[in-house]
Amino acid sequence: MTKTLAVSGITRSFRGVKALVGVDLTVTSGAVLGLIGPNGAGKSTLVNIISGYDRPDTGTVTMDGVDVTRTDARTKARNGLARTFQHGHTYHGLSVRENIEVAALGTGRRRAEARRRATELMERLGIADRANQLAAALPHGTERRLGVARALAIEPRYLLLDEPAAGLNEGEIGEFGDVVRSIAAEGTGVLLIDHNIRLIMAVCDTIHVVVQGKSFLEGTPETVQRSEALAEAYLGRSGRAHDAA
Ligand SMILES: Nc1ncnc2c1ncn2[C@@H]1O[C@H](COP(=O)(O)OP(=O)(O)OP(=O)(O)O)[C@@H](O)[C@H]1O
Repeated sequence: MTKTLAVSGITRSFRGVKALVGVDLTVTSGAVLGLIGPNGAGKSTLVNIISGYDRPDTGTVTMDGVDVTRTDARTKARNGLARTFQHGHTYHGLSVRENIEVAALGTGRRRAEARRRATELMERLGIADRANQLAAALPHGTERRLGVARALAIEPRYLLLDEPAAGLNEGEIGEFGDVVRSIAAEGTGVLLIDHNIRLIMAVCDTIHVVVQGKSFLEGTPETVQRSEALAEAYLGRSGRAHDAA
């Protein structure tokens, strides 16, 4: 049976503001699902709910068939669900290497093993030259890649990436896209949120579009790019999806 992280009928309001009004999507092991939508569409709220940092008003989240809707973030992480954040969540007083080691140690690895894993992940994310720098001193794009390395340190079965490519230049985005593909190739299910439509089109197997808190459209990159309904709803005019980047 294919392993999945599935979200069904999720709603969430904040003091009258309806952030999510009905989202259904499925992240499949070994595949990359892109999640796109205009600012304020509810993407980060959904990631918070899936990862256990928030609870939905209604709806369910299941991980490999187990209901984890109300499971806390720490337990979900221990069970193989990792996420990155748009802001912070690195230890500013620790070096790049230490930040990754701490994440690996948190899942019960021994020190030498955590150190090996950190070395490997710094190489993989292209941040090895920053190993001894304090996280506080990192440029934005490097801090995002450190966030991805920390998430990978727990060897997740599912990985939620919330705008991981912000602050990267075009060349770095290409390399980062290769990293995302390689993560999926190892069997991890990836949910990728990013405003860089070129990255989304290049790495996603399927793209899910949310508009005003609602699942709006899902399809292959080609289908989504050609969708006139998307152009209307997403851009508010006739046009192609990649204009939105
Ligand atoms: N903790 C909160 N309290 C109140 N309103 C919130 C909270 N979190 C999100 N919202 C509101 O919910 C809606 C969805 O926000 P969310 O950040 O999930 O959108 P998004 O698609 O991630 O946007 P962006 O692309 O700009 O990151 C917005 O109207 C936002 O103001």
